[in-house]
Formats: sequence, structure tokens, C-alpha cells
Amino acid sequence: MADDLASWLRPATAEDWPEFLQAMVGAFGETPTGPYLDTPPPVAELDRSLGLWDRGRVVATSGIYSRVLTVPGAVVPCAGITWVTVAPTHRRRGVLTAIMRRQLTELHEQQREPVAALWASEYPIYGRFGYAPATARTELTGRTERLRLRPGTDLGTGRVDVVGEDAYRAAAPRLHESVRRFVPGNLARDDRWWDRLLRDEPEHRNGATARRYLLHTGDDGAVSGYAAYRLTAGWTDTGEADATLTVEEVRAASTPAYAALWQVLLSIDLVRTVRLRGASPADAIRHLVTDGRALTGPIRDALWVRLVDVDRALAARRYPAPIDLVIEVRDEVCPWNAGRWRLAGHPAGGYCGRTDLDPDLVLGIEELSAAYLGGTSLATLQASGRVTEVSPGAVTLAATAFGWPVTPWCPDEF
Ligand SMILES: CC(=O)SCCNC(=O)CCNC(=O)[C@H](O)C(C)(C)COP(=O)(O)OP(=O)(O)OC[C@H]1O[C@@H](n2cnc3c(N)ncnc32)[C@H](O)[C@@H]1OP(=O)(O)O
Repeated sequence: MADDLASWLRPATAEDWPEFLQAMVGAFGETPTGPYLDTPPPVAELDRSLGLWDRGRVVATSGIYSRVLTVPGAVVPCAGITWVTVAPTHRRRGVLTAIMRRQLTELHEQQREPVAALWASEYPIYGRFGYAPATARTELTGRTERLRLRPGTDLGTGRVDVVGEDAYRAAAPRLHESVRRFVPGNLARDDRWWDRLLRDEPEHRNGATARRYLLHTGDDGAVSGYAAYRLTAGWTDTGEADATLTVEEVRAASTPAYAALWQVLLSIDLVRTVRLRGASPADAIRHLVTDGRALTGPIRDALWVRLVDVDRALAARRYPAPIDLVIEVRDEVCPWNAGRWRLAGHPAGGYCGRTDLDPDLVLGIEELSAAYLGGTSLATLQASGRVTEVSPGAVTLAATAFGWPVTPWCPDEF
């Protein structure tokens, strides 16, 4: 194989798909199943994939989904990096490095997405390429006997109905479209992504029921909330009911609608354990219940973010407090980002451009990417020795301006 790995990478074609899929899924220790063994699924963008072939066999895979990411105060196009694998026979030869560099270089040269994002299978893989965890998630779990909504919780005057998949599919996307714009880390879902999300193959249910759906409707007749969940029946040795409710998603346009949906979810008979999967650690349900310790779970990294073009990315978001600083960025993978930038931001927008002025802050692209969605404080990163303050007070100012009132959260794994 040639030394110049990058030049051997090429997009997969539709004819390549079956072998490409086998190689990709196989590297994750799984066997492909489902309807897309021979033809790519609708969400696939093969022209944005990169593969490596050695003597006719697929030995590396990668892909990019064209997504739209909510950032503080705005939405930006985002390259969703996915399908990243290298065959065990070809590991530790720099294939991943070649893929990462080529993806980022092409995104920059084509002036496509200013931001890339991914879900990391293992923590140590992507930091060296400038990616950093920018959202967190947890699986909130609790026992129903301890889960009561706070007395006086406003449940509004709307209604909650159990509906079938068709009614849910007709109503949920519009509601999601209106709420996802306010939560940094949320991704837009077009029909292809909704179809993928709502697939419900029996072999993936692990003993649970098919997915069930709730819709909340306001007095005006408009759908103002939705929930998707499953039940897993269970009984104790002494014959007591011990079912588990697994909540996959609850979204609502108002707090009363959100509380009303949870009121119904927490009232399902025979359930003793409730799980909210992929939850934001800051989910409002934790503050809606009387016992703040009743619904807890371990927190882990979720969506990772990487600024492809520092200037375009920083100018795209908004800043809750005014900021006018010079930041010096270190970025060995994307040299076009390295150097000094003047960032001027305020609640209505931002500007970022080259400057020769002395820096107020010095930081790496990983740290800037971690802070981008407002979920990781630059002050915390400074405390970890990862941000250098040159001008006294610059970290406090930047940490405040890079924050955001809504905790970033991404429920969409890809
Ligand atoms: C967004 C997604 O798709 S996440 C999914 C990622 N894929 C998987 O988890 C599938 C299984 N794993 C794999 O296919 C491969 O091991 C990969 C893709 C993670 C790594 O591929 P490789 O071609 O071996 O990586 P490459 O040789 O370019 O390594 C780059 C550097 O990262 C390091 N590295 C690679 N993988 C890991 C890891 N899992 N943990 C720690 N370090 C790692 C390498 O040691 C190397 O560092 P070095 O240059 O200092 O030696």
C-alpha cells in the first residue's frame, strides 16, 4: 500500500455498499441486519463517504451526514461524522488520521459545514483531531413510588391521548421542529431521520413492547407535546408487579404540556421502575418531581464537536454577554485555524476575524470546541490547565460569554 494513504481513499458507490456495510458493521463487533443490506438507507450520503480498499477488500470506512445543529442562539450546517472503522489488519498505520485530515480539509476547502460533530465509540480516539465532548447525557432512572410531581404543578388545560404511530408521525415532527431550535446540540430531523428513528424491529426490543406514543393537545387543538415509550413486563418472586417503563423521548412546547405528559407516564399501572434514556442531565423532569434524588443516573459524554473553521463557527453563534477579546488558537490538524482571532460577540450575533493584536486567551481547538455549545466552561478548562489567561479577567469574561441558559443536549445518536 502506498505511503500516501489519503490519495487511496475514495467514496463508496452503491455497488460497493453491501461489502462496505459488512466491513463497517463488522468492525463494531456486530452483524448487519435490517432492510438496508443491499442498498444504502435513505439517510446515507455515499458521495460524502470515504473508504479504503486493499486488494479489492474494504479495509476502512467513514461517512458524513449533512445535518443541521442548534448552537447558542442559531442553527448551523454540521458535518455529522459517522461509520468510522479501520480493519484490524490495517490498524495503527495512520488510516484513521488520513480520513480525519481529508474530511476536515475538504470541509474547509469547500466552505461547507463550519462545524463537525460525532458520537465517539471510545473517548481517546478523537481528541487528537480537535473533537471534544460538547454535550452530556444520562439515563435517568427511578422507582415510581418516589416519583411524584410537585404539589401545585401546572398541568394546563390541554389533554393527553394515547395514539398510534401514524398519528404520532403526523404530529411529532412539526413540534420537534419548533422546539429543537432552542436547545444547543439538537439536530434537525427531516423525514428520512424520522423514518429511521421510528423503525421498531422486534429483534431490537429486548423483551419490551412495541413503541407506544402519547400526544398532548392544547385547547386550541394544536399538538403541543409528544412522548414515546415502551413497557417491559416484570413480576417479583412474591408476585408483585415490577414492570419497567422506558421513555425514549418527551418534548413539549410548554411546561404544562411537559408536566401533563409526565403525569400520564408516571401513572402507568404495574410500573415500578422508570427510565428516561439519552436524557439531558438538566432535564426539567428532575425539578418537577418532589424528590430530587429519585431520578438520577451516571453522566457521560454525548455529542462531540469540532470547529472546522473557527471564524465561521464563532460568528455563527450568539453570546449572552458582550465579549471583545483576542484568542490565540492552536490547531495542528487544521492549520488555517491556528493563530490570533478577534472575537466580538453579543446577544444578537458575533464577528470573528484575523488580527495581529496580542492575545487575551490562548487555547487549543479541542478546548474551543468543547466550549462552543455553552456546556463546558472555559473557566473549568482553565482550572484543568487547558486554557491560558494572558489578560487578567479574560477567562471570566469568555466563560460567561460562551455560556448559554439552555444546557446543550443531543438526543440523536448517528
Ligand atoms: C464517529 C464514529 O464512527 S465512532 C466509531 C469509531 N470506530 C470504532 O470504534 C470501530 C473499531 N475501531 C476501529 O475501527 C479503529 O480502531 C479506529 C478507527 C478507532 C482507529 O483506526 P486506526 O487506523 O488504527 O487509527 P490511526 O492509525 O490513524 O491512529 C491514530 C492515532 O490514534 C491512536 N488510536 C487509535 N485508536 C485508538 C483508541 N481506540 N484508543 C486510543 N488511541 C487510539 C493511535 O494509536 C494513533 O496514535 P499514534 O499516532 O500516537 O500511534
